[in-house]
Amino acid sequence: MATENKPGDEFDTVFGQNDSLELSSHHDYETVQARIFKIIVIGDSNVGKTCLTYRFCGGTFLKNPEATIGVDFRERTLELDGETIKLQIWDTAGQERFRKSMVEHYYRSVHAVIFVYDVTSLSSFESIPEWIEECSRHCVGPLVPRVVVGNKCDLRDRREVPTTAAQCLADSYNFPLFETSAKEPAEKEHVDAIFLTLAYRLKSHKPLRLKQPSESNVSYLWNQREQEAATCQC
Ligand SMILES: Nc1nc2c(ncn2[C@@H]2O[C@H](COP(=O)(O)OP(=O)(O)OP(=O)(O)O)[C@@H](O)[C@H]2O)c(=O)[nH]1
Ligand SMILES: [Mg+2]
Repeated sequence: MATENKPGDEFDTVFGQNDSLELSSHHDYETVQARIFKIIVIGDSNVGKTCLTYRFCGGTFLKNPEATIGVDFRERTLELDGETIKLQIWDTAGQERFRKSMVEHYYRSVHAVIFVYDVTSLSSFESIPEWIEECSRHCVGPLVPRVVVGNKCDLRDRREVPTTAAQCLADSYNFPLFETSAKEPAEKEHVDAIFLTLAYRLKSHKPLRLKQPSESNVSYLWNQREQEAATCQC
């Protein structure tokens, strides 16, 4: 079952269609000073978006995932150079019928975007420019970091997308390229590196605080207006 929360909601629990992992306790949320960054994962159906996000947030390979309906939310808290940040991962639906009512929500106030294709599916790779175009149409500004990820590299005999072609595409947009596997345990750190690359970039953005620290609840959020100014070129 997909869980649909409103954009901007804050999550302490990881929600997924096949999972209910708790990665940080509510107590942590109230006491830890954390900036929250929204990262959306976009791409054709079946490329492995759910498995990649589950690998990053849950640490394992999700067996038998169902097609995502709307969006599944996952979250992971990181300590980077002594600062706690939360990555709020929006695992989006690749199937048009499961995403069309949600598209506006995907892109609203997004901080970073991951475009995923399947290295064993040429058509999923050929869709990447369309996903990039959709992202631009939704006013995601040039300063919002983006990466391209080729998933399912463990299926070596079935590869249809050469690294050179993928690198060429990524270079043409000036986006970093990662090739990895959500399934291969040895690739776990490589999957982490994708999200960490974005996390370090986002961390250096220094968003403003919305709330001043108080005795019981200290949370740092993006200043909504500043965020919209940074992302919306319309
Ligand atoms: N061999 C291999 N299979 C994978 C990998 N990642 C995902 N899969 C499989 O690919 C299929 C689709 O995975 P999902 O993660 O559900 O794909 P998705 O992009 O979320 O699909 P939608 O939710 O429909 O958009 C499943 O059968 C997964 O087991 C991988 O790295 N290697
Ligand atoms: Mg999915």
